[in-house]
Amino acid sequence: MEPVITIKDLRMRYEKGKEEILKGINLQIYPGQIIGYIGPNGAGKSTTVKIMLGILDEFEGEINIFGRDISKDRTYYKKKIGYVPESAEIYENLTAHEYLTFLGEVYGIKAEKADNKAKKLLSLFGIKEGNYHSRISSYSKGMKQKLLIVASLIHDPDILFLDEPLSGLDANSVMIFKEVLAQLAANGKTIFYSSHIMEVVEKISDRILLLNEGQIVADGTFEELKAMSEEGSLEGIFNQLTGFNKHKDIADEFINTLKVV
Ligand SMILES: Nc1ncnc2c1ncn2[C@@H]1O[C@H](COP(=O)(O)OP(=O)(O)OP(=O)(O)O)[C@@H](O)[C@H]1O
Repeated sequence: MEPVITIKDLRMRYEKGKEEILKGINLQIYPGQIIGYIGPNGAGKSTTVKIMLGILDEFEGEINIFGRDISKDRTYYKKKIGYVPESAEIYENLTAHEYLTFLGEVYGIKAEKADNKAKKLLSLFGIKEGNYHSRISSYSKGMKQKLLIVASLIHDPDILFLDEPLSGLDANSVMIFKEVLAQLAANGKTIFYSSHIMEVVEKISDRILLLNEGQIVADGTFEELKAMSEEGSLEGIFNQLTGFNKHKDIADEFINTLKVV
């Protein structure tokens, strides 16, 4: 099977002369994989994703998506990818109906078709037609998250980049969305799933990538990662591979500092 994404020696620094944020990443990602992309705050996960999305272009190395170099052809692949950002600037004055039909049209879907699809997808997520026609500014956090998820999928992308996608979703919606992801992957879609919620990453991922200080320090299934470490949970593996064993000492110091007034 041909990889859907190939990354060769990816390096990135935000400012000249400053330290590299990404220090030589090499990866091949295949269709139908759910990739759990994890790592400590500041490891470089969002930077990698933004480079693949074409938002950042000052990188070194080579990235091929659908077999073509994204530096040479910057637009062709964007119709085939979807993105749920960790926090988004949505056009809050628009209604969901206006926003999603506009977005659908940007992707070349006819307004009526985008409208029907958006309305149906949101209703499956528990957002009623009345709310579909209200301004996004009136939405709760979870409703906005559902809107972002639907917006990322409206054009039926082949690759989906998700950053903490479950944020704010209620338990029922989480179950629906996890099942949707499993079915998308079974249909050959590729899902890049960034999250700090280790229990979820452990359960849904076919392959886990752990990024630490700009380098991939583990790459395998949860079972493979477990076999290389002494730990039984992904949280334990994460701590071991990032060399972290001080949570108790730090919490003690935190509490002691709080007591000083
Ligand atoms: N626009 C920017 N300008 C300068 N430095 C940046 C910029 N964006 C990110 N960085 C730096 O790059 C490093 C990696 O950041 P990045 O957002 O990719 O990490 P992350 O792994 O996604 O973290 P988190 O888990 O907190 O979301 C951090 O040190 C951050 O300060």
